[in-house]
Amino acid sequence: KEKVEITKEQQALMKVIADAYNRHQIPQDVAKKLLQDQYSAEENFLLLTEMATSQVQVLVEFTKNIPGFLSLNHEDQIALLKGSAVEAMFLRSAQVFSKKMPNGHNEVLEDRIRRSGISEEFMTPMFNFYKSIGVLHMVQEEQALLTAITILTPDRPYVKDQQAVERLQEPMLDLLRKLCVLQHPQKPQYFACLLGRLTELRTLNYYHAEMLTSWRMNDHKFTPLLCEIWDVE
Ligand SMILES: O=C(NC1CCCCC1)[C@H](C1CCCCC1)n1c(-c2ccc(-c3ccccc3)s2)nc2ccccc21
Repeated sequence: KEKVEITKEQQALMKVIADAYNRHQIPQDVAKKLLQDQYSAEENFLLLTEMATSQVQVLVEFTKNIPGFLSLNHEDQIALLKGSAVEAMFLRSAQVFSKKMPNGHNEVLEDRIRRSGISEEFMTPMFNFYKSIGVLHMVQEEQALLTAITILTPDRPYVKDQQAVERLQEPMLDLLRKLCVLQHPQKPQYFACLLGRLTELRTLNYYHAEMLTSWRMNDHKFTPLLCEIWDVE
């Protein structure tokens, strides 16, 4: 049986990433707002654009704390953020969705999202992903590392120095693998399962522009930042 040990520098890396992730939490108020009232498709779309805009700003701050990220080529830094922002949004949404809430609130939240204005065809892949994240019961450190690993995906479009990104992603993957073995000793496949979620996340990325333009309303307005990130307008 392999004796898994987290080294001193891996402990330091974990602390930096986890602190950055906790410091840059999105207020969980989107779930509270959705539980308060059933909004119209227009109001929900506005809520999404507000939440998404602040989430991108939070993501940039988190990313700046990833050791080595700011030493990457500047265009590559932008390419990594642009390439991962939507996935980070769905990952964060999945975490918000999976939070255990008082009786019946999780069902109400699901119903509010189902009736938010998103077209029917995207519900199944989206909720399948949310449920597959939920059953993993990830701890904060795993969520933080998984977000950092998603951002540091070397094969995003327009990334020039992929090796430099791989060199930053590898220590995160190694640390996450050890963490999974230590946190979930009874689930030897847990690490592989987490990485499988990243593949599922990419398929949601594929749908995101159409999810937005097919939102059941006319005249979809986006902030300039979201036009950059969402490949819309
Ligand atoms: O506000 C939200 N998510 C915040 C984003 C930033 C980080 C915190 C969460 C939206 C709301 C959905 C209902 C209507 C209002 C907006 N949301 C979604 C999304 C469904 C589709 C989404 C999307 C993203 C990009 C492109 C195309 C589509 S996000 N899943 C949720 C699961 C649980 C709680 C909220 C959730």
